[in-house]
Amino acid sequence: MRLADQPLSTHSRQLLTRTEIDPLLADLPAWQLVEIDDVPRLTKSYAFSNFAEALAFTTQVGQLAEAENHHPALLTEWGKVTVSWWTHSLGGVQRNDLIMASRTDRLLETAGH
Ligand SMILES: C[C@H](O)[C@H](O)[C@H]1CNC2=NC(N)=NC(=O)C2=N1
Repeated sequence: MRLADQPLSTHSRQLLTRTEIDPLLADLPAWQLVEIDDVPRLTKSYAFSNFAEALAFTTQVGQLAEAENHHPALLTEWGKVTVSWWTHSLGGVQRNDLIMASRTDRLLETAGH
């Protein structure tokens, strides 16, 4: 089953290692595992035609986050949104972050991108 279709887990919240994450990134095109201030995060930049479209996508991702009470870092620029998922309370990436990354991709598929 695709990551996006899986429910977030409220239990079994454990950090994944790079070795565990790497194969799962096959389902997440252009998502990268990056480390900032010693905290691993999943990051991807999306391209848009202008600022308004970038801002609209930012809001959609924000609504997804509020619905699941799991929140990304969002950087909105002209024609570009950078989304980063990780779990603050654990200090790294768990399966839920991969699911949210996949759902972020799916927002644009349904919009016809
Ligand atoms: C109380 C509430 O569950 C926490 O503050 C949530 C909110 N959203 C969150 N989002 C993310 N990405 N990581 C968290 O640890 C987190 N914690």
